[in-house]
Amino acid sequence: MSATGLPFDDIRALLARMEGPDRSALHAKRHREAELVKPAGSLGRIEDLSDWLSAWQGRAPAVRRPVVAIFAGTHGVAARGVSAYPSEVTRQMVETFAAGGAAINQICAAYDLGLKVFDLALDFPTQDFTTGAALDEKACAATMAFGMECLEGSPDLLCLGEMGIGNTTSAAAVLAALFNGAASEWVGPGTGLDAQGVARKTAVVEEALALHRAHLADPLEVLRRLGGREMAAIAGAILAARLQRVPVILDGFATTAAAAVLFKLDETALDHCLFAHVSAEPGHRQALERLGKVPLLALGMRLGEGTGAALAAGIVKAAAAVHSGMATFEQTGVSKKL
Ligand SMILES: Cc1cc2ncn([C@H]3O[C@H](COP(=O)(O)O)[C@@H](O)[C@H]3O)c2cc1C
Ligand SMILES: O=C(O)c1cccnc1
Repeated sequence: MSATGLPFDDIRALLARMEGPDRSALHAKRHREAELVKPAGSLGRIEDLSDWLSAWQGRAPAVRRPVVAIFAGTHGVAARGVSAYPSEVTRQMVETFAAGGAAINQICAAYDLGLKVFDLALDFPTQDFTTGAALDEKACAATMAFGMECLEGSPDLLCLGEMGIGNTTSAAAVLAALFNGAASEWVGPGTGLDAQGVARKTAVVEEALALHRAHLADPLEVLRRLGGREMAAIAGAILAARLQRVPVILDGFATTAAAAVLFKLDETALDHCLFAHVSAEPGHRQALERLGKVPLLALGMRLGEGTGAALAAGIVKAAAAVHSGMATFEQTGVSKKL
């Protein structure tokens, strides 16, 4: 953060520095693609994935240091009974990630992905956003800056996920604020609320939207008032990855809500991001539609932890390997198209 100006101004200054895809790298990649020993276009979306890697990495596509970063935060609003699980599960799952016992550990092991877990002041829940802003501006901007640190070690593919009991409530509130919808359009069962629980959760989001109504025109205000630390960190990580030309794979509902904040600031801000999957949380499909993004997978998952992103990373790794490792018609002597 600079000594002058508001912290959010520093975030806006970074957004202004974003660049587009590398068209010459993409051109060279497509030239080689056309020579590979397969019918043109026959790998469908796998070819789009290697295009995407190449355009954002600025070179021939390669995934040598893929990393899954999970950001974990605790939410004051969890005390309002908006999750099927208690808030302490957040810390317990962070410990489980460290011990290797979570679903994400197994997916990372299966696809040889690095895993980094960042716990964000878990002993200090954000303020319940039905009583005030979840975070103050300084804390929100500082957490965004912290999120940028997940790029240490120079990963060449970054998967982003989250852990935070209560964060589907926070994500629903953020999405409703960004896209001007009613709370009920964005609230779903999360970890498994029954109909009564969903009704309670909807009322909580309505309360929050009413309280903060006058301040929701600025997406960064939406993030700090209704979001959480993991969402702020994810937004920061997406932005830093863009500036460092690292392609990003985004996971489920809360990750998408964090990304949507950047999209609302600049509609090109997510051009380097792949949306891994559409989750079973009903608002997720709608959020993807609003962002104009087509998810890679639809597996009926609703876990979080970066699991959808890590599964997509396995496919993305294969896409890079296919492009770099395949032989050409020339090399194999296989006859070309008539
Ligand atoms: C054991 C367990 C492991 C998880 N891993 C991710 N989440 C997921 O559930 C939470 C969001 O749902 P809600 O808003 O309903 O609390 C987040 O922590 C998300 O990552 C989990 C939830 C549980 C219970
Ligand atoms: O869509 C998700 O990522 C999700 C849904 C429910 C609970 N946790 C995560």
